[in-house]
Amino acid sequence: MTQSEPTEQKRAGRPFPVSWDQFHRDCRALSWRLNELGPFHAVIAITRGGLVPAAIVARELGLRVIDTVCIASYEHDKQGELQVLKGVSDQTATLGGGTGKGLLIIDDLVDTGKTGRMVRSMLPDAHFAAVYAKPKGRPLVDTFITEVSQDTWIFFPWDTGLSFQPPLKDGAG
Ligand SMILES: O=P(O)(O)OC[C@H]1O[C@H](OP(=O)(O)OP(=O)(O)O)[C@H](O)[C@@H]1O
Ligand SMILES: O=c1[nH]c(=O)c2nc[nH]c2[nH]1
Ligand SMILES: [Mg+2]
Repeated sequence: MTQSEPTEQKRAGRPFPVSWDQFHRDCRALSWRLNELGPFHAVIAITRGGLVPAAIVARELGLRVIDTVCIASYEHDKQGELQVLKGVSDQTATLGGGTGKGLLIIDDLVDTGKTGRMVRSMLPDAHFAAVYAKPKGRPLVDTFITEVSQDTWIFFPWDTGLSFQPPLKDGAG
C-alpha cells in the first residue's frame, strides 16, 4: 500500500462509537439469541476482538470450555494479508467432531467477511456469531445483533477513550 492510499477506517468515513455499556447490552442480546440455538460444547473466540464478546456469552450460557483461533489482518485500521497464528486445539476439534458441529465461534464484527470465511473453512459446521455485521460480511455469520452500513467504522470501547467533542455548529463552543 502506498502512503497516499486511505486506510479502511478513512474509507469507511462514518464513525459508530460503541460504549462498554452498549457493548455489554449487545452481547447479552446475542446471548439470548444463542441460548435458543444451542446447546454448544465450547466457545471459540476469534482473537483479539472476539475475546470480549466470547467472555460475556460464555458467562451467560454457562460455557467453560473456551478456545481461540488467532487471526491477524488489520494493522490498526489497514487490512493486510490474513495470518492464522493459531488454530483450534485438538481437544476442541474433537469436541466438534472434526467439522465444528456444536461449537460456537464468536467475533466482535464481520466487515469484508475475509476473517469469517477463513474460520468457516476451518470449522464448516460450527455456529458463527458476531455482535455487529456489515453487508459484505453478513452472509458469513449465522447470528448477529446489529447491522451497520459498509461505509461505517465501528469504534470499540477498548480502542477508544473519552475526549472533547466540538459542537456541531461552527463556533458554538
Ligand atoms: O470481516 P473482516 O474484513 O475480515 O474484518 C473483521 C475482523 O477484523 C477485526 O479483527 P483484526 O484483524 O483487526 O484483529 P483484532 O481482532 O486483533 O483487532 C475484527 O475483530 C474482525 O475479526
Ligand atoms: O475497530 C474496528 N472497526 C471496524 O469497523 C472494523 N472493520 C474491520 N476491522 C475493524 N476494526
Ligand atoms: Mg478480529
